[in-house]
Amino acid sequence: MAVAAQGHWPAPTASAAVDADVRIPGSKSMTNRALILAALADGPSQIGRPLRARDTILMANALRGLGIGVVDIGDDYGITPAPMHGPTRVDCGLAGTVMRFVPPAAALAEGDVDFDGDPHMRERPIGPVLSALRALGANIEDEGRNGLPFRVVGTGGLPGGTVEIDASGSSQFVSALLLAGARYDNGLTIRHVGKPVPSQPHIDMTIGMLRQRGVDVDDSEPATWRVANGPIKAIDVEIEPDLSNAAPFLAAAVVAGGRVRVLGWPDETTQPGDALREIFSLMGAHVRLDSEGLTVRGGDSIEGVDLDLHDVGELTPVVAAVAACANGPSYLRGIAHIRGHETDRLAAIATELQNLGCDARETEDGLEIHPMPLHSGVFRSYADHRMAQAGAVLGLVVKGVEVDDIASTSKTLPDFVGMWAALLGHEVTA
Ligand SMILES: O=C(O)C1=C[C@@H](OP(=O)(O)O)[C@@H](O)[C@H](O)C1
Ligand SMILES: C=C(OP(=O)(O)O)C(=O)O
Repeated sequence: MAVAAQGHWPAPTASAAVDADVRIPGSKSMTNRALILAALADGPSQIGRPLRARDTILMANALRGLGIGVVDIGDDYGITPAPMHGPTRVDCGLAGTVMRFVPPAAALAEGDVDFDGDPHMRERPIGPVLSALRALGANIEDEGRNGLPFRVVGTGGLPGGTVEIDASGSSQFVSALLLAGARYDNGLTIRHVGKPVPSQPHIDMTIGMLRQRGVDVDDSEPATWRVANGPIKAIDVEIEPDLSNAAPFLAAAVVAGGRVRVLGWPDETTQPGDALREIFSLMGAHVRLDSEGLTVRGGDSIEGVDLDLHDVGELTPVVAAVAACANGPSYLRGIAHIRGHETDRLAAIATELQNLGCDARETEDGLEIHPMPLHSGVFRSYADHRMAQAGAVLGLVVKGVEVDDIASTSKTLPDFVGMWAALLGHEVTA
């Protein structure tokens, strides 16, 4: 095996078609919503099969810092709500869900709550949430930055009311406010003004989880959401497997051939990862969902695709990696907003695919990928878990791919390397 540069991960190639059953840990998006909602609920509750990864640990720590009881019950979380208070510091890391979901809850606390995160987190958008919170009566100090670092100066409650927001940059702006809105004195009405909001399934996930807890949410009017003031019922929940994190494993069957089955795939879900069934079918794979899980078998060829990924932007890096292995060009559209993800994903994907020899270009709202014979090289992850996953997928079929920072996968999958080795029937090598 070639020796990788210091700290780089030599992505294993698939020496044969893959044949594996994979169990994927819990959904990041559902775990972090469940944690916030349990913290704001009217009694103690338990979260079963939560994701335990950097993003969710940061969320649990943020809530603990605010005075909420968050304890381990075996692998589950036990949450005991309490009146929230500062002073405390919230480390957002690189977790959009922590930076966006915690401030609207922290506005209900008494005292100062300081927010900061990884260096790149200061570049990720949060301004519309801070402006909305101010309009709803919160006091936020940020020296005019409208971004990290900032301080929420809580007084123990928030009047709430009606607010206008441009959520075209991230659906999380809407989810964040909705998650806490029932606890505001006058409830909350959000009107979105601007280009369409991305990631609709994630908004549906927020609304579904609120309704599950007895919250009255009205989303009958386009681009408007109303949450009535009232209690958030404490309920015990089980978190679904993270279907977006299933993407690289299923992609392995598409690019290397063979079959991968992700166990416990839900029949019905609000997770955007469910779109992988359609996406990989369009790319020529055979996809079957049954009571055991979702099985993807590689097809005779990998087809180029023309896809609008506006609703499922977080799938882009892995879909782009598969597209780079296709027998024709692909056009990925509707994803200008992913420039504000863990890194500027459009720039990062185009650059890293080019470095391996692919003709990949950024467009105004997406990517154009013209497959070419690929060669060895370093695939940089830019601290982005899904970029690292994309590099691993390419490494299956391109010899000598090194991912510079495979540890970035720990944002949502702490044992990615071990799971990848198991997928290939290998010993763990990093
Ligand atoms: O609410 C959530 O849990 C998420 C919403 C989406 O954000 P954007 O709307 O910013 O893409 C998604 O990409 C992110 O991974 C998770
Ligand atoms: C965009 C993502 O994450 P975040 O929750 O940090 O926004 C992602 O996981 O693809």
